[in-house]
Amino acid sequence: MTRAVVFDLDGTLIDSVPDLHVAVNRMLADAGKSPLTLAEVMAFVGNGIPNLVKCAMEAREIPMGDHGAMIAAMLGHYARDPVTLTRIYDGVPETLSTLRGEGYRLGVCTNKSYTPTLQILTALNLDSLFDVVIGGDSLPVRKPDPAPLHASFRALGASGVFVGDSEVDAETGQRAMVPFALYTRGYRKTPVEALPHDAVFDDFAQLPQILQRLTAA
Ligand SMILES: O=C(O)COP(=O)(O)O
Ligand SMILES: [Mg+2]
Repeated sequence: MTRAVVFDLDGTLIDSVPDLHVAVNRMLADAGKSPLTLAEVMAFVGNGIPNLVKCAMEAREIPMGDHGAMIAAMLGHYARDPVTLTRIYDGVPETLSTLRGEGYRLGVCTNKSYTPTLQILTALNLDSLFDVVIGGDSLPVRKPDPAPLHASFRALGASGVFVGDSEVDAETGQRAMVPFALYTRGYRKTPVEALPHDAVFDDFAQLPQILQRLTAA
C-alpha cells in the first residue's frame, strides 16, 4: 500500500519568521508605522498571511478598510526577499530524501499563500521532493478546516501521517482524523502535553521510525 506524509511548512520544515518579520515591518514602514518585534510576528504566524497582516494592523491601529492593500504590500515585500533569512530545519532535506527512498509520497499543506510557498520551496531546492503542494489560498477554506489536508492526501492517492508544529496543525489532524506528529522546534504557543498528537519529535532523524510506527497500525 502506498503511504504518504503531508507536512506543514512554516515552523515545521523551515524557520521562515525572520523574512516574514522583515516583510511585515516594510509594510508597516510604508504606512508610517513603527516596527514589530520578531516575537510579536512569530505569535501572528499560523493562520495565513491575511491573518498575519490583520494582526499587525491591529497592533499598530491601522483601520481594517486598508486590509486588502496592506496584504498586497506585504506580499510584494515578501516576494522580493522570501528566503534571505529563512533556514531549513536541521535534517529536513536528508529525511525527506530517505522517506522518498522508502516509497513514501510527500506533500505540503500550509496556510501560507500558494505563490510564496512555491517560490520558497523552489529557492530552497525542496520543491522536487513534493508530489503535491496546497497553500492557504488553494481552497476556499484553510487549516484548521480539515479540507486542505484531505485534499492533500487525495492528490497523493494515499493515506498516512500529518506533520506540523502548531495548535492549528494539531486541530487539523484531529478534525481530519489523520495521525499527527508534532515537531517541537516551531512556533507552538501551547505546551506539548496540551496539544492532541500521536507522536512528538524534535529531530528529523527520528521521523522515519515514528512514521513506521504510525503507519503500521
Ligand atoms: O502562513 C502562515 O500563517 C503559516 O503557515 P503554516 O501553515 O505553514 O504554518
Ligand atoms: Mg506551522
